[in-house]
Amino acid sequence: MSQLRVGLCQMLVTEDKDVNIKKADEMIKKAVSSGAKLVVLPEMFNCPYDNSYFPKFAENCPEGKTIQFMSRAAKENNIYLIGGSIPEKDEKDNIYNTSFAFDTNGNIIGKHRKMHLFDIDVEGGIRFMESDILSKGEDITVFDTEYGKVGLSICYDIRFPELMRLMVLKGARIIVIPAAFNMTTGPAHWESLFKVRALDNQVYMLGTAPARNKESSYTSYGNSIITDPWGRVVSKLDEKENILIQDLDLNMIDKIRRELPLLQHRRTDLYTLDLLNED
Ligand SMILES: O=C(O)CCC(=O)C(=O)O
Repeated sequence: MSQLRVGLCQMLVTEDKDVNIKKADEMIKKAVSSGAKLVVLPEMFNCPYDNSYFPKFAENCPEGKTIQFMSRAAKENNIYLIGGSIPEKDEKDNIYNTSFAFDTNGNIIGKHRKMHLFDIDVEGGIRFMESDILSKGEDITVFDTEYGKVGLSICYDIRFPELMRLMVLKGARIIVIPAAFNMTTGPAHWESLFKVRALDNQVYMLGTAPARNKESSYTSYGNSIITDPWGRVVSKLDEKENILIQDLDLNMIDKIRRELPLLQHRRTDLYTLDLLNED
């Protein structure tokens, strides 16, 4: 299939999980009524992006309320759903920042635990220490859809070009990044990162952020974005709650890779990028 309509739901996240799930449900339905076949929610869409909330909001897989909701929403709406991310708890009570992906039958087809934790301290700007509460994911996530392979990572993961390239070497043609940049690094780096990762790897990059909520402890930059395999910004929102609907021309990926064969021109006789610990 050469065309894919996507819907990125830039939703306002509140302190109430049920309200957040209801909002996600409404926005998914709106995206579907606009024809979206792949719908993406933002990072931590069921929970404020704040360490103090993660333990209380965390869910076990697959029985967690938000996970069950996402599975149902994918099936009822007959869509691929990339469920942003939520705090996920394992059997030992480790908490992860996890993105679940569902097929049109509501089955989990991808599960990415954020691999690079957001531990930064910028003078005069943002300080955040995810590792105070969260554990790191260990796996690269690429899954099949009827539109081709999709790679999935979360927010700070986009800053690691090796991870993006490894997903592409595993076949990803679209990379989805649920994210929540902030008012320090958002204006500085958000758009550039999406452009350069798209043009380096000749993929579509989809970034979905929460809407900006000035009342929350962490202020999301918003600006959900789609960049194309030529490195152009195809479409972008501002900071307000909204849905970004966009048709992706999947033939463009092959055309650009044919015309400018970057991936083929890698000097793998001189250097390689190895995936350690592959199953
Ligand atoms: O990389 C950044 O600047 C923002 C990352 C972030 O907010 C996150 O990983 O949640």
